[in-house]
Amino acid sequence: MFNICRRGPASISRVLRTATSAVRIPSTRPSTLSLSTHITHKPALEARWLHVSSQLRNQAVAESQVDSAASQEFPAVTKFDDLLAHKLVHPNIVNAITKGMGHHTMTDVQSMTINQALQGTDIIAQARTGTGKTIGFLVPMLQNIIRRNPELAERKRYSNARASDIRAIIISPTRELAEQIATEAAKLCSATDLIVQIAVGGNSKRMMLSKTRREGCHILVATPGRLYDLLSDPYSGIRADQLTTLVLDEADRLLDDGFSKDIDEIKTLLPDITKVDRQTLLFSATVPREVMGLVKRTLKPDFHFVQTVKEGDLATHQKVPQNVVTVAGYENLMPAVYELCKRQVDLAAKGEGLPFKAIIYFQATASVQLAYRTFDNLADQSGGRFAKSPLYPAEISQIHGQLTQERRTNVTERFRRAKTGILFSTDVTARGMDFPNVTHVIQVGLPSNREQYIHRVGRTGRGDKTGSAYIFVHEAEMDNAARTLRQLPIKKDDTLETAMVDMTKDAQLPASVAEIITQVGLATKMIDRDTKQAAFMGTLGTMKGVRNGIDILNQWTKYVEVEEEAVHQAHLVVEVEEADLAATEVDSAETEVAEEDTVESRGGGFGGDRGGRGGSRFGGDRGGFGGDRGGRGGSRFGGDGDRGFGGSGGSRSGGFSNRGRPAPNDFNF
Ligand SMILES: Nc1ncnc2c1ncn2[C@@H]1O[C@H](COP(=O)(O)OP(=O)(O)OP(=O)(O)O)[C@@H](O)[C@H]1O
Repeated sequence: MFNICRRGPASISRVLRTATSAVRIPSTRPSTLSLSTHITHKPALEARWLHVSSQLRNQAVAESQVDSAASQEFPAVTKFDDLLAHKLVHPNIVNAITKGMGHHTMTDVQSMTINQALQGTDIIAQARTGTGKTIGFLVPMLQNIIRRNPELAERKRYSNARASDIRAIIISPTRELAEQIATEAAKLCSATDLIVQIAVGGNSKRMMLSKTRREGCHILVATPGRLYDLLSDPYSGIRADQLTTLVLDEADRLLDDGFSKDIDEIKTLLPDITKVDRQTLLFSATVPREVMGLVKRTLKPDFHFVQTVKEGDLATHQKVPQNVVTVAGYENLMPAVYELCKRQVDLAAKGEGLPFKAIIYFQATASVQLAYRTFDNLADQSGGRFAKSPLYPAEISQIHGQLTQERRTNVTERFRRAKTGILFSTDVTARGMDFPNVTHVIQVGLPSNREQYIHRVGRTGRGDKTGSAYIFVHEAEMDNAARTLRQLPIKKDDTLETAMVDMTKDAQLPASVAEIITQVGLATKMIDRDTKQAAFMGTLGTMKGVRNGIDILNQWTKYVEVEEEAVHQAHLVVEVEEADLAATEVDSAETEVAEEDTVESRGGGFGGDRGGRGGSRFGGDRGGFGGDRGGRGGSRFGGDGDRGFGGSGGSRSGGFSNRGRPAPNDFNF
């Protein structure tokens, strides 16, 4: 709310060898993420999940009994030092990992992809967030360059590299992630002569070109738009005629509607794959079925699909408890988020919790801006600019697409180094970003889809760390939430007192609740109307399919100041949506039942009735929290009256009935 050789017979044998090795792997294997010394051992085939097309897999298993020579060529590796022992990867790369980064044991996805990819096979790898996929694609990519160009393995005093020496391109959907990957790649290349460059939108193309022409480039990490710009510019000097590896990180995002055309166009600028063989590596934590068609078109026919998460397993980490907080109105969102943050900051101050480090996600930039400024203003109330924030020592920052790239990079770096902090963010940090020690991921409003939810949650609980996740939704959004987030272990949290307070009624509130509401109210009041209005309008885009949208917005306008014209526009948009919703009501009811009958059915949904609405459509009788706005006569969103949601108490007390089969837990989406 606020809201990615040659082929022929040789390639077939590669597939067979791979599968052979999968079968002959030693009888113990880390079953869970082995980022720590805590390794649980499990039989190999249980712990590994190597999926190739069923026909190839069956062939492979049959062949595995006789292809022992091939097996010798393809040893199992679980430690980075195994790569040295089997002479699979150059010591300068392995040492950068073991000595430089201190990683010794491979994670499952690294163990399953590195040796496989060293054989030149195209791979799509799916593994949970924070499980080291970056090293998983960097190691084979670098080694394959060194194998073809051994002279690049040692650092020389002077490099002869040119801008046209590109051997590998890594594409990332976001600039921040591209920067992070480039930094990681540079670390792995530190003792070699390999040169990494980065090309992202928002940075000066001229400066990038002059640096690249001066230093040369073997590995280019880029976002799609800038990459296309560079490759299609005949004067850029950037050429990839010797390209041997193409990596798409966050592949499902790069192959979805938003980017797939860009990727197709970029591919037309790369060497013809029938003339210059290249390997394609696709990595992501999520690979929805919808993109499998494009995956198959992007990879060679004998590609391998490596999954460390079996179908039916949870897509998120068990070690990250996930909670949903329902709020009575949009006006409750900021108080409730603040209440959660304050509680965690206070706990950390008492030594009862880790230093609070949170990312708070919103769908729209304007919502991030409003929330950031609200939290920033909390400090001002108690004594001007230099007043201590009630959330001290957590530093508050924001990141979104409207900041300059320089600012975005600074914010990212600062948050990365911060021991404690709160980062308000759009989805620019949702995928791939590796901020250390994030304790909480808080989502305000529903994300665009289930995958985005999973990636956002994945910013915490990375490696051997734990964390918590929260999502705040309006109670009217719960049906949508249940559909979008089906089969995720999300539990209801009703410990936040400000979440369900009816702010339209004067009532005796506990002092702590009243204080939070007043503080947030005052902080909101200090914000200019344009910012509030932009957030209000931004929220409209997230209201599709939300029942009672007019009532909800109507209520909210009493707490954020909005021009009549904006209210009018909002009214039109939401009313049309409500009409659409009413017209499709029967269809959607049928669709819901149909979904429940499928394999991926919901484990008990929020099928219950949310109770009727009482009161007037033109609700509201209070001046707003900490506010003083009176009614807005004449406006549909203004005026006096009573708020609806007469039946909201039902939801509050857990009125989400189990419509179908029993749920694994009460609030399991
Ligand atoms: N073998 C390893 N042992 C311990 N830590 C590791 C290992 N490999 C990588 N890491 C660390 O784990 C963290 C997560 O790695 P990375 O960012 O590559 O995860 P990811 O799987 O790509 O996550 P996401 O799905 O969010 O993109 C990083 O800090 C990285 O340095």
